[in-house]
Amino acid sequence: MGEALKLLIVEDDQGLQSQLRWCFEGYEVLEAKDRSSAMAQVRRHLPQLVTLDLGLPPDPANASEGLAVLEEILAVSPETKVVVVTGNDERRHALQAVSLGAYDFYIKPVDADVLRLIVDRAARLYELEQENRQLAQGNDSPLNGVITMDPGMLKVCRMVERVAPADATVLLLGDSGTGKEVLARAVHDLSPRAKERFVAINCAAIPENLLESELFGYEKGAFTGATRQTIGKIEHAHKGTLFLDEIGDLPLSLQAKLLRFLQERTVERLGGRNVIPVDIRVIGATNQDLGQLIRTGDFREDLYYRISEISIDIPPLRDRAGDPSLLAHAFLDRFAQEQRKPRRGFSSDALSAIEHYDWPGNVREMENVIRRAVIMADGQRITADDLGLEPREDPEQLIRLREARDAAEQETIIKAMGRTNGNIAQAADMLGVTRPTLYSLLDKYGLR
Ligand SMILES: Nc1ncnc2c1ncn2[C@@H]1O[C@H](COP(=O)(O)OP(=O)(O)OP(=O)(O)O)[C@@H](O)[C@H]1O
Repeated sequence: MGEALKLLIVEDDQGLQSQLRWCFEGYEVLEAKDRSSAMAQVRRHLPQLVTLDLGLPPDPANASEGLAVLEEILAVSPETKVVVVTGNDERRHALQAVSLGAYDFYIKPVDADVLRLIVDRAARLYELEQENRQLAQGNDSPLNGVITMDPGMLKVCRMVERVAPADATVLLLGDSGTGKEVLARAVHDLSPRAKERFVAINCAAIPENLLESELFGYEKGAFTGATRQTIGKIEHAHKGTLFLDEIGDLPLSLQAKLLRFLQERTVERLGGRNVIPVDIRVIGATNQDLGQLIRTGDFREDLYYRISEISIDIPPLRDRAGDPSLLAHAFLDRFAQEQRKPRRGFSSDALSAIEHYDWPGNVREMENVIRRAVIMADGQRITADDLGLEPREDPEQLIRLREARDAAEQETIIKAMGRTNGNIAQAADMLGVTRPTLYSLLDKYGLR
């Protein structure tokens, strides 16, 4: 169970107020007796649920004040479920309230059990809607596994979506750790091959002589140690997708073999005589400058054209606007949860350092830095020092923001004081703060 939902009871009849209070065990009950106290409670607590007596002072015989409160509540907190309570002869007001957005109505005299039932149902609906909102936010991510808000990176995501359904070869170009494998998987997942295998092989990590048998497989006895028939990655990916990471590191001899495969779409296992047709989509990735490798004769131009029917440039993390802190927060949450550590935030020098650091290792480096900090740091907030980054203040930006905030705060307080003719209690209610807070704000701005 999460936290108790907040229920605000707006009722001017003191007796009824305390009677209702007792029948809502399990909720955090708040009370108000008129429009201004109701709105103060709404602003301060944003209750998920409200029961609202439509007959409020100054005109309890009429529903106008109650309906005005309803509209004001829904303007401040549109998700709040409001149940209006009204007298027996005021059905039409109840209907009017529902048409204004109230969740339901209830006609007096009050039967606590029935009212509780209605409120419980409203609570269930609120929670369901909340869950849906969260799900919808989750689905907002541009591509599965990709966190970004940078326009350049979003373009990359759109491009992945567009090329995925086709069978064209895709070449992903980007520095190490920029998410090439994540994007290759996204291409596969969005393609008609999604239900088949995604087979990845890192061409730089395997010595040349092994790489050939890894890719093409071998028959029993093909070489010393080949004790049984083994199929290669290409065949293994049949009907699915083969991801050739670090394709720029593929030795020239294998480049020729790969090119032949791409032209003929068949493989022969090492030491074998059979020609085996294989249906795969190929995605390549590299952080090397293939143009340069072609010029120096280290990469075949004809292979380059085969594998780059579509080529996608992935920007480095330092060029993605806003992404460093967005990713940092996402990783902080993820690792805190994994390590069962309390959720902490970043200090402002940490965020500034994150924004200014160059991130040569890109997203992978960010992941490592945050993971380590979550394990090692023990303060309230994670600092630049915990991250092992140079602390940075961005004084100009901080001051501008603070100045803007102060100016807006001061103006709002002056307005509230003016409107209430200097009545501290009313002004505090209007602003949704406590009286002591308002006093200290008045002191801060010399308004007392
Ligand atoms: N935009 C992103 N949002 C969230 N996580 C990401 C993002 N980009 C990369 N990652 C994560 O960063 C790590 C590195 O990504 P990935 O392995 O795809 O990079 P790469 O470019 O293939 O690296 P390399 O060139 O070193 O093979 C992975 O753990 C991946 O999940």
